[in-house]
Amino acid sequence: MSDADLDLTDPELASEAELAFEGALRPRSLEEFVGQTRVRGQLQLLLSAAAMQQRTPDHILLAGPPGLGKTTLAMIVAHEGGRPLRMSSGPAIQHAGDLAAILSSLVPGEVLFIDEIHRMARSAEEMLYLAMEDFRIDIMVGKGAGATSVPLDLAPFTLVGATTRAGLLPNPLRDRFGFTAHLEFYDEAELEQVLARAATMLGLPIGAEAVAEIAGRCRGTPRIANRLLRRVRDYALVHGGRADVDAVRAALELYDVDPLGLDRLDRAVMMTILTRFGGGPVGLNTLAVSVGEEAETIEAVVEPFLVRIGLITRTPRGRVATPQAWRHFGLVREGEDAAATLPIDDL
Ligand SMILES: Nc1ncnc2c1ncn2[C@@H]1O[C@H](COP(=O)(O)OP(=O)(O)OP(=O)(O)O)[C@@H](O)[C@H]1O
Repeated sequence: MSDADLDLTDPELASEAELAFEGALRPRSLEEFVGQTRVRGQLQLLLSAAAMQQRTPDHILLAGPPGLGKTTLAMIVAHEGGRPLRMSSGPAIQHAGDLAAILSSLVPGEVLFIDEIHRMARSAEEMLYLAMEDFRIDIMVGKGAGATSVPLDLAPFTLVGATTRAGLLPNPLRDRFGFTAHLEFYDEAELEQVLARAATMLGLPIGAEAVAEIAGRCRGTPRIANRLLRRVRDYALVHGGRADVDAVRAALELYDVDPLGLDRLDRAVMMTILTRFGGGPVGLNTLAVSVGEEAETIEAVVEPFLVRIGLITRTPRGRVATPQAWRHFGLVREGEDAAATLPIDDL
């Protein structure tokens, strides 16, 4: 995918240029990793204890929405312990044999990162149980009545699994991780640190005010922060100006990212709830059909952010716009007094 196809506020999409850019900006140690203080402390303890006892660290599950730093943390786990890292992903492991090939070639102490681990084939998942617990797998040789299972010892390794859907992991797999880290969205002060660090690495002079203006629009997600920063850098470059607040506003307006970080799809969803359904409640499928988008995209990407910033609530009867949503879009609910919906400052 090229940069031109990229939806700026979709935390999942990443173009090739972006992947290279992300690689250059990735923190290499827990110390450089911004935010997630609790998880960082927990990981530090786990890694230090393993180093003191000269053993491989326990298996680690990283759970949380896309773009919050799961891959980065897996790399840090390997780097901090001076261990090699093997990277794979759930969708690439569609047969037990795919996993057996990876596991049997691991070197002692290696960190195996499996992204989107919830999408691995069931047969591979079962193989992983034994591998995680006893560093051993059983390989089936032959077919039918003559098939036999041959045990194979593995080198001790640390599995780092990442998932955006921890709830989809079967309990036996979840229970085999020694530690589960739940990554949270970043607050604006943390995003400002991510942005300031990235700007320094890019050699982009940018003031604190401009950084704060971007931080407010990146949906609590470092991947989006870095992406918006690139567009601001382009804008300043092309217009021969500085990356100041005006440049940030102009660049992000050009890309349809509003002051709350809402993009075109978020706004289409909100306007549909507010104007076509009188603020709701409206069911997910009706909403998806009305905006011409997949229900899964609405549920996984659009809705969590709208709920988090308080623009909609989910009720058993459907999605409902909050008073804050009516205010943000400058609309008045039918039958309501216009003055009652104005922000307090405007009264
Ligand atoms: N805590 C952080 N401090 C600084 N930069 C960060 C941090 N977390 C993430 N980033 C930046 O955001 C980018 C995306 O992070 P990463 O690829 O680790 O996310 P992810 O959670 O693995 O996403 P996905 O699940 O989509 O693969 C990284 O390149 C990195 O530059």
